[in-house]
Amino acid sequence: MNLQSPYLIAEMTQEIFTCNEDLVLESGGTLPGFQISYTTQGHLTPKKDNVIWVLHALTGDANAQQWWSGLVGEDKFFDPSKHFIVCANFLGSCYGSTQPLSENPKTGKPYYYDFPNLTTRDIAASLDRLRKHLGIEQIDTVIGGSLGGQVALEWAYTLGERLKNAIIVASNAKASPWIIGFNETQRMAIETDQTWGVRHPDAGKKGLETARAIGMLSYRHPQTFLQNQCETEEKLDNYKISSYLRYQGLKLANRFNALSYWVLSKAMDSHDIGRGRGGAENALFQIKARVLAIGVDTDVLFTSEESRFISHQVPKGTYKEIRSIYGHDAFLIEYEQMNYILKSFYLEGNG
Ligand SMILES: CC(=O)SCCNC(=O)CCNC(=O)[C@H](O)C(C)(C)COP(=O)(O)OP(=O)(O)OC[C@H]1O[C@@H](n2cnc3c(N)ncnc32)[C@H](O)[C@@H]1OP(=O)(O)O
Ligand SMILES: N[C@@H](CCO)C(=O)O
Repeated sequence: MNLQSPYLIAEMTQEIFTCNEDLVLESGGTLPGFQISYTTQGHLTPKKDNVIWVLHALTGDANAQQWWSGLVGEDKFFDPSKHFIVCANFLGSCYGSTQPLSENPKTGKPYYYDFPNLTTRDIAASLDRLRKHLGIEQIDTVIGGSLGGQVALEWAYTLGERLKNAIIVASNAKASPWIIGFNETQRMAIETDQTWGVRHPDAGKKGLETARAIGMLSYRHPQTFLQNQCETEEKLDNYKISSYLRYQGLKLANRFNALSYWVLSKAMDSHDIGRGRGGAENALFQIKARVLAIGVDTDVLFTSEESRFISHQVPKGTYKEIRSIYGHDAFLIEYEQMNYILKSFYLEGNG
């Protein structure tokens, strides 16, 4: 096979992995089999040493080349002509993997509100089933931001020697009360929607709009909006920021569902690398991979101190910081800095 063929380089495969074995969840519940939608790009080298596994954030999907276009794709840092790039839609999310709108095999009807609570550890366990299905023994790098960073950190713990590098961006070792609080207010917004509780795919849709508007404030920073939502005229109503937040709410509600949002925000809250492992310090100390923790100086949700903590507690840790006016979401925006940081991390590793 000609690995250099431009046709093959551009190719991206999207598939569904069906796991017929039960997934026993941390909550004590069980998923009786599940599906994961995933993409692969590029080819495994004969030594199978070029696997890059990209993990998405709260509302992302398996198409990393789309939502991380500055990092993933032809001639990008993670390049299918060199790497075998895998990205899977998380369990619970609504982009092709098993989620609350999927059929519950026990009833033959959608789960809706009977979908079990998931933790970041459960999501990592489901990804590991996919890894085994793909015959991947070694992963060069797992990389993820926000919720994706939480799941990547969990997975780094269980992968042990199978993983060389973990890149944890704008994330943490344990969900802070601040994050849980933001997620709770968003779930409260969903609960105020009178359709919430109804067994319908659009249940909670209006509430989801409000939830996303609240979320957007936590994903950005006051500086962001001073730059792009300031009024140029004197006025007493109809401010730019108001229409921006309403627009963002509607935009998300048109591409996501409130039940998945609920489940994934709960998974984010559950995150604690140290649970049942003697605490976060102890668990982080067991991680075998080199860890690059990247913080954002203006991140008010996952603070840069939380990223620094990860890098200090793991045996092989590095901390780098993105400087940005965009707050938490800078990891989806500041490609020039991300590329520079990644380049220096891999150069140091090979030095
Ligand atoms: C199938 C899928 O879509 S997969 C999922 C893709 N998304 C993900 O992976 C999640 C991660 N991505 C994100 O969270 C976001 O896309 C980000 C952070 C990367 C960028 O967010 P964006 O909404 O694109 O950028 P930004 O905050 O600048 O807002 C721009 C939008 O707001 C609109 N806007 C800006 N100001 C205003 C205003 N005052 N009033 C109304 N609308 C406004 C713009 O017209 C633009 O609209 P558009 O998205 O229709 O082009
Ligand atoms: N902007 C991110 C949420 C915060 O990581 C997303 O929509 O996935």
